[in-house]
Amino acid sequence: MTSPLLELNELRFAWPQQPVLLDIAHFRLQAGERLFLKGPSGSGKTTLLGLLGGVHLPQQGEVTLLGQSLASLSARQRDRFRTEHTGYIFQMFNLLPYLSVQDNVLLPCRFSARRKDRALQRHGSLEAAAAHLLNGLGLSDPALLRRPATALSIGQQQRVAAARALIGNPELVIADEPTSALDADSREAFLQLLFAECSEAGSSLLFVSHDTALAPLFDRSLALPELNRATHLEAL
Ligand SMILES: Nc1ncnc2c1ncn2[C@@H]1O[C@H](COP(=O)(O)OP(=O)(O)OP(=O)(O)O)[C@@H](O)[C@H]1O
Repeated sequence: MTSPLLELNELRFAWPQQPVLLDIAHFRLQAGERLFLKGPSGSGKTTLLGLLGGVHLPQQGEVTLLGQSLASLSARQRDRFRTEHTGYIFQMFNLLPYLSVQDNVLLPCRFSARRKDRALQRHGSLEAAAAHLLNGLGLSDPALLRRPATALSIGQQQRVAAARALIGNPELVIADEPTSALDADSREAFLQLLFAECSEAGSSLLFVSHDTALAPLFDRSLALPELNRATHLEAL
């Protein structure tokens, strides 16, 4: 049996001076798998994503990505490991306003030699790698690449954020409510493009959303309250 890309075991996490928020016995994400994660507001979805990236550490249990226990790394090593292996699409995109579209997309390659090398190997130059992704995501106008990222529409910024997450083929792509600003048609189109890019790159996708209409498009769908023993205890 192949080992999972990502694994959580007996994980417990509480914010300071707060009750336990996450208490997850076991969770696995396989390589190439596309998982839809839902859960009510405040149930801890964003917190969980932070734990998967090693931004926060659990008080108990462990997160293992690519066989590496995140807790056994220093904070600096975790930051590096996250940039090397994980691409994030944030709810608010977090594009850098003073950088062009192209430079925003290429940002992970500045911090990760591995992602830079992978992008160069596949496309010959970083510019070609960025253009390939943006093209695939429907942003093909070359003039657009030089514009400041925030001079784009919300839907376009969303696609720039997706290209930035995908550049250099990270093994895991994490998306936190990335479609909340889009209408239903654009939402499904964005998702199909994201799927195609993840498949091409061989990346797993963990997609957080309230929009349950999207769930059937994924390999698997999970509700955080089902995963979380802390919620079951509260519900008793
Ligand atoms: N940095 C923080 N410090 C203290 N408490 C926090 C912090 N971040 C989140 N929380 C608390 O943790 C709980 C879960 O928040 P989280 O953002 O993970 O939920 P969520 O499921 O992503 O919510 P939403 O769907 O509204 O984005 C909330 O009660 C929140 O107040």
